[in-house]
Amino acid sequence: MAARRRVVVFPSSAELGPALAGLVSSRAGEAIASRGRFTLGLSGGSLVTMLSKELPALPDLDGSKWVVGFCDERLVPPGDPESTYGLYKNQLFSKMNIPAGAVLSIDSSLPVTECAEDYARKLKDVFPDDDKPVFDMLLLGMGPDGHTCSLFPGHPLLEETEKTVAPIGDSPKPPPCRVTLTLPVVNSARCVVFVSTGGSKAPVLKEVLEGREGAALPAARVVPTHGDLFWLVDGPAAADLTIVLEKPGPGARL
Ligand SMILES: O=C(O)[C@H](O)[C@@H](O)[C@H](O)[C@H](O)COP(=O)(O)O
Repeated sequence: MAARRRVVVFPSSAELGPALAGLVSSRAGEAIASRGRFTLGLSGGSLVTMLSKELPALPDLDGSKWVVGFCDERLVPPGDPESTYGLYKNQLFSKMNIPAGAVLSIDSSLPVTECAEDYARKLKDVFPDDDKPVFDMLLLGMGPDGHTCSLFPGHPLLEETEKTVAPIGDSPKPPPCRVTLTLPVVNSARCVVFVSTGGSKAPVLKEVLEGREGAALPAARVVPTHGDLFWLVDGPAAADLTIVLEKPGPGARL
């Protein structure tokens, strides 16, 4: 079990977004105060729009000591609408003062195996003293099948223990070629935050948070060894849950 798992329910994305931004900002402040920088891993999906709206709206947010990587990436050119890097570049990085060299982009011009090795090397440069990368915070989404990063149900990559970054050439969700952080890296993070919204996520959210351990879906296997685990969800996604839930009032800080 993680050091702490908090399942926090907001009425809708409108309330969840500012709370997420506040959590990112407070963890960034703590990390910079303790270690001089904030290492953040981003995911695609609805997080792109949410973060791009909420983070630049924070007063005095300073990205100058941030180092930003990606939890996974699709092997498409940066200008392709499917490129997670490209979306964040246009929608978020352009509005923040993160140094260009501090964004660890994935070289999608390489074949998928070399691309994963290249990204693993970039991570090693950022985390030279760690056995595996220890991100201050990873922001994750979850697909309706229970996948997270590019770790899909039943895929052999779920059993990867050596690599920090893995190539995948047979993703069941297009595009087929991707690179992804592996579970040991995800579970080494100091803080992991899932964001999941909408009624279509209700059945899988129940399975992940309340299901039997033996049949663990990828998202259920995210259990940080020492870090905190947050599930930030909206009312429709949480509709089927029976576990104890936090329901913060307006403006509450996490
Ligand atoms: O790489 C991908 O295909 C997507 O990024 C995907 O993994 C997404 O993050 C989840 O499906 C959650 O999506 P939502 O944030 O829209 O719920």
